[in-house]
This record gives sequence, structure tokens and C-alpha cells, in this order.
Amino acid sequence: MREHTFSDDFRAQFDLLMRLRRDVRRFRTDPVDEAVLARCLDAFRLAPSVGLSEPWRIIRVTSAQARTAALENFQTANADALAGYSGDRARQYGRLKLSGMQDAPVHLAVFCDDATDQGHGLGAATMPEMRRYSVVTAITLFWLALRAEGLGLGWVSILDPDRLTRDLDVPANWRLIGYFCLGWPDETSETPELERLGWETRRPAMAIETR
Ligand SMILES: Cc1cc2c(cc1C)N(C[C@H](O)[C@H](O)[C@H](O)COP(=O)(O)O)c1[nH]c(=O)[nH]c(=O)c1N2
Repeated sequence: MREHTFSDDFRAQFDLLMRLRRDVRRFRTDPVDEAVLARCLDAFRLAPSVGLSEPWRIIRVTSAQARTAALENFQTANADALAGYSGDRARQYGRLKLSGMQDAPVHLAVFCDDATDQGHGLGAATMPEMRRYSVVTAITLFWLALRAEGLGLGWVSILDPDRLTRDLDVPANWRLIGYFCLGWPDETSETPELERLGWETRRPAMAIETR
């Protein structure tokens, strides 16, 4: 096996990549080059997965009908979420933009195949949710790969997953992990939008307890 080391310069760049990764809700409508998208999607093949089960299943949502169904799903779930807040929080929530579905050129629905035989159940017998966590690890790599190309990703979870699963006509054993908007971001920042808009702040330091 080839020994590989990374330079200080690479480490600094990687740190910057992580700092500049944002959840993007504001996209330019310019198309994304298919070769660049394919290169970024390769991140899924590099991701860790429980038992090497590779349980991610990706649907590219292109038809007007499927996109409209997803958008309406979001709008309903978002209105329901807004109704769960009151006072200043409700006013603040109402002002947030929580998906870029109307502008993003690429839409992906990512699922976990809960019934896959791949991996022969290794690591998931007592904790089957590990398959879903595996999909999340892959999405994180994909997110960074996109950012390295200057592209942005927005995770949309304000959705009724069963309704989306039905609308996209996917197998019953597939569980929705997230709906993703992808494209060229309108802005870049080292600060999450929810922090900039005063919804929540990041903790100053990570507290690790010992036992
Ligand atoms: C599992 C999961 C699900 C969602 C999110 C993230 C993750 C990890 N986020 C994005 C989230 O708000 C964002 O990551 C944090 O606010 C931190 O900002 P940065 O990602 O650092 O820019 C998100 N954002 C949004 O506007 N609508 C959404 O439905 C969701 N859903």
C-alpha cells in the first residue's frame, strides 16, 4: 500500500473548505456541468458505510411534476412548522428561507435502503439505524466535494417523508434521508445563515466530558 502524507498547505485548505461549507438556500439558476456533478457524486463511493453496505439510493428529481410535488410538500410542512411557533419566534421563522427548491438547478432525493443485503448485516444487527447514519456520512463527503468545486448544497428536511416517498414512487424499504438542492450559491460566508439571522448561535467551544 502506498504511504500518503498531506502538506501543511493542504491541511490549511481543508480547514478552509470545512469553514466555508454552508447550507445553501439561495442559488443562481445557472446550470451545473454534468462532469462536475458526476465527479462530486463519486464521493458516495468513497464514503464509509456499516458492513460496507453502501445503502444510499439517489433519485435525481428532474420532471416538473415531481419537482412541484416536492415543493408543495415542503410548503405544507413549512406552514405546519410555522404554526408550531408563536410570538417573536413565529415572526422570525416566517422570515427564514428554508429551501432553495425554486431556484436550484439540481434536485436530489437521497434514501437509505433499509433492506439491503449488501454487507450481510455486519454492524447493523443491534443498531439497524447505522445504515441511515452511513448515508449521512456519504452526504457529508458529497457536501465537501461540491464546495471544493464552488457548488452549494442545501438540505431540506421540512417535508412529509411518506408523501415524498409515494410521489417519487420508490420501493417501500427506502427511507428518506434528505431532499437536496444543489447549484451555484448566491453568496459565501464563514457564518451559518441561521446564525447571521439571529435564529441560533454556534457554541464557542466543544465540551467533551470524561468518564
Ligand atoms: C440533517 C439536516 C437537516 C437540515 C439541515 C441540516 C442537516 C444536517 N439544514 C441546514 C442547517 O440549518 C444548517 O446546517 C445549520 O444551520 C448550520 O449551518 P451551515 O450548514 O453550517 O451553513 C436545513 N436547513 C434548511 O434551511 N432547511 C432544512 O430543512 C434543513 N434541514
